[in-house]
Amino acid sequence: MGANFGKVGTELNFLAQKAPLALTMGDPSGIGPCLTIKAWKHFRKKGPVFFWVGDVELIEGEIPVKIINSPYEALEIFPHALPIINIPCAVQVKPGHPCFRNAGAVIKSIDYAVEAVKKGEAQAIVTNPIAKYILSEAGFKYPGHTEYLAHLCDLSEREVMMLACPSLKVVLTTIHVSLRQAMDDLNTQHIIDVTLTANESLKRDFGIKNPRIAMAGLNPHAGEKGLMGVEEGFIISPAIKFLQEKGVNVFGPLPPDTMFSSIVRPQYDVAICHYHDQGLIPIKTLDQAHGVNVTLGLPIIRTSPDHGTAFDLVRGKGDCMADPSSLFSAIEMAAEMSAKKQAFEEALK
Ligand SMILES: NC(=O)C1=CN([C@@H]2O[C@H](COP(=O)(O)OP(=O)(O)OC[C@H]3O[C@@H](n4cnc5c(N)ncnc54)[C@H](O)[C@@H]3O)[C@@H](O)[C@H]2O)C=CC1
Ligand SMILES: NCC(=O)COP(=O)(O)O
Repeated sequence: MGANFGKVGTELNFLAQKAPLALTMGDPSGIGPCLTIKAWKHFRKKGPVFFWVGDVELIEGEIPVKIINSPYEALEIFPHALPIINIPCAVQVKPGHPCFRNAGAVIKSIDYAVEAVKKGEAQAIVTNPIAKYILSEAGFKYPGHTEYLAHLCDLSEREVMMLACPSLKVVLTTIHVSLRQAMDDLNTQHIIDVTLTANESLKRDFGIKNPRIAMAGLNPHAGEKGLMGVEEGFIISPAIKFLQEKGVNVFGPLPPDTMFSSIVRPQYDVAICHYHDQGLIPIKTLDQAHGVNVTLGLPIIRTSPDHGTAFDLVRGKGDCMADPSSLFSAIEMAAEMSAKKQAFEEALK
């Protein structure tokens, strides 16, 4: 901490944070810039420290900002101004009205954040929401951050999506594909791989010693012994058997309609779900405000709010009616995961 920070420096516990978090721009016309302003106001006095990778013009004039050249500068600047790695948009941003011509800046922001973490200049990435269809219009071929981050880490198809809120964690075996495609993609080996990734991450990044893992069924009543579907018997149960033999604390397949009830949820630490909405509907219904999207299976830590770009809530530059709680949770979770991962790795030495 710089000596000229005087009293502010003594109030903060930023010394424990060796590197800042990198917060991406997301869609510049969405709620990302406005939520970023709210996040800086919320965290500036207590941390964790982050810097924003985006167009300075979207924030300037709303709060103090400082363009930086290196993430390391963020630790000193953060209490006084939002540190920004400036990535200018190609065309004028119209709040609430996305434009595919700005896709280049959106992607560049993600690229910069990933590189910063790879180089050890940032601790973890927190992403603001992107509009998938806008990026697709610009020719971007990845359906979401999750798949793109795996590509940037040379680990395509090893990515795993987790959504977490205080009362539930879900992990998906299929992500951004149609329901029909998800059914075709479901296979025993993939369920095993995803469950092992979730098991490792819960131990390393969340500090859970022996994670209890609930495996969802796919069909009504988890197939009712083959009467309402056969995937439980042919695909899901063999994965559970294999994992149990490896010592993984997994059980199921559970009927998907009852496994998220308040009676069953306390019995497990994470639910493995087989398609996007099977896992995300319970999370967003239970606690959208504190839901966090986490990417597992990669060497970098990445979190994100669980909501999207919410163009309907943007009223003007830096101004939106959006609840920032999910972004706050994502920032806190990224910092906590980094600390737990570091402690886990040091214990192994
Ligand atoms: N991590 C990411 O980058 C994500 C991006 N998206 C993208 O967002 C775009 C819009 O998707 P939608 O399905 O409409 O989801 P959305 O989450 O943007 O909006 C759904 C509803 O929730 C409201 N809402 C969202 N965030 C809110 C907040 N913080 N406070 C209060 N209300 C909030 C919106 O006003 C809307 O009524 C899509 O293009 C999608 O690709 C969606 C989910 C995650
Ligand atoms: N519904 C969650 C979602 O679409 C988030 O995707 P990603 O951008 O985190 O891959």
